[in-house]
Amino acid sequence: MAPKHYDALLLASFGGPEGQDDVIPFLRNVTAGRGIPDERLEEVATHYRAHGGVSPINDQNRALKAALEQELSRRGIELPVYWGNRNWDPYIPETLQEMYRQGHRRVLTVSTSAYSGYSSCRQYREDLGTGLRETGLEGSLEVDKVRQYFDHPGFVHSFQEGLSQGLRSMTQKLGTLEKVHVFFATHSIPTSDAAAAGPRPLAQQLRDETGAEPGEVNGADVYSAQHLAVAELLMEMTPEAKDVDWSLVYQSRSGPPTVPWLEPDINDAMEELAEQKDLRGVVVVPLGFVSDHMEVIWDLDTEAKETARELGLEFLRTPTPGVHQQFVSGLVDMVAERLEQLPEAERPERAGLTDFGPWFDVCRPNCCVKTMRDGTQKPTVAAVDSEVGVSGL
Ligand SMILES: CC1=C(CCC(=O)O)c2cc3nc(cc4[nH]c(cc5[nH]c(cc1n2)c(C)c5CCC(=O)O)c(CCC(=O)O)c4C)C(CCC(=O)O)=C3C
Ligand SMILES: [Fe+2]
Repeated sequence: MAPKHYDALLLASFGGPEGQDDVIPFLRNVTAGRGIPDERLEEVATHYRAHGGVSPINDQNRALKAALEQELSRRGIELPVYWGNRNWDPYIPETLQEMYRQGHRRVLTVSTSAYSGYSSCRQYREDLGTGLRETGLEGSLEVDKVRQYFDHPGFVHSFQEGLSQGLRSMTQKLGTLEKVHVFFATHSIPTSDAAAAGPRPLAQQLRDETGAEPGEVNGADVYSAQHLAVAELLMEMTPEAKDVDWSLVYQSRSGPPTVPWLEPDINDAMEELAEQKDLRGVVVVPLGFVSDHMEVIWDLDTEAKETARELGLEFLRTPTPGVHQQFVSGLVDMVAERLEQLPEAERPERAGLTDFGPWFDVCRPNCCVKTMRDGTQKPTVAAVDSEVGVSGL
């Protein structure tokens, strides 16, 4: 997309509860109309309850917002940063209203989600589109979004550093990496979401290349293929990882058991490998996540770690990007490449390290689409066919 003059930045995230009383209302917000069984909600509530009802994600976003402000100011870019969430206070619609009240008319969004897919990308675009419509700001506030950044150098670099250090610590513990396996972990999603991820022609091209049947996933879909491409790149970039085995695994499955989600689950994969091979240790890279929120500290640091302990394996989880300097600076690069107000020399090259990248600034029709149960589609921003969020100015 051609650079534009933006006057504010919106950090868009998931949101999380801030106390015990928020837990159930938060979970209802997340799962509204999605057929998640009550037992699953009660189970997930215990993860939050065990942490005082507080998700770490909010403090992590406050820190990320501050880090973005600092990096923007270091580069002399005058762009105020606001924060809005999909599922908890501060909510996206209220933040949009606040931005408008303070005189902003052209907003660029950065989300805390790196890959393609309904939950990772389109749902953010829908919540921004719905937010504009609900608040009556449609046509008065322009909202665009920074591209998905799974293969941007800043994101990749922070994982690379963690993998390198993780493998070195594992070598110190075991004396060798011979019986060590690297798991790249990401959020599982319904296989139907995976099949719909990314632009239609690219999804089709991937199916053709892999010889997959329609609906076949696990590498034949854009969501898992993006993860596989980044994982492969990380293994190549990391000298310590030479000759170490690795695989992509999924976590945090939700929904009714009758609905298929991406597999294998990290715990099942660990059990299977421990049986097959004389495995001694696992290094887990939380490749699908941007910060150490509940899905990381519970599903990996609590549950997967316990599985490893039961199997007698050394367990090490490498860091998420968080506020790593190179990650933050990479996000600001992706903002700067969109800013018309910067002299051309200060607009970075559009970087992307895999064959998938650099990803699109503006999504193609039906990218990551999910049709609602009543057959309708929600309004979106940042797509070729978006009706809202586009210039009415
Ligand atoms: C792909 C993906 C990401 C990564 C991309 C991104 O970061 O956006 C992600 C992140 C997150 N998911 C989170 C929390 C939850 N996700 C849930 C449910 C679901 N996630 C899904 C997918 C994803 N989720 C899906 C397909 C569902 C089923 C319901 C639905 O179709 O919407 C539920 C409901 C209960 C349950 O079933 O687990 C909760 C509580 C938190 C906050 C953690 C904290 O509070 O620290 C974060 C960052
Ligand atoms: Fe989730």
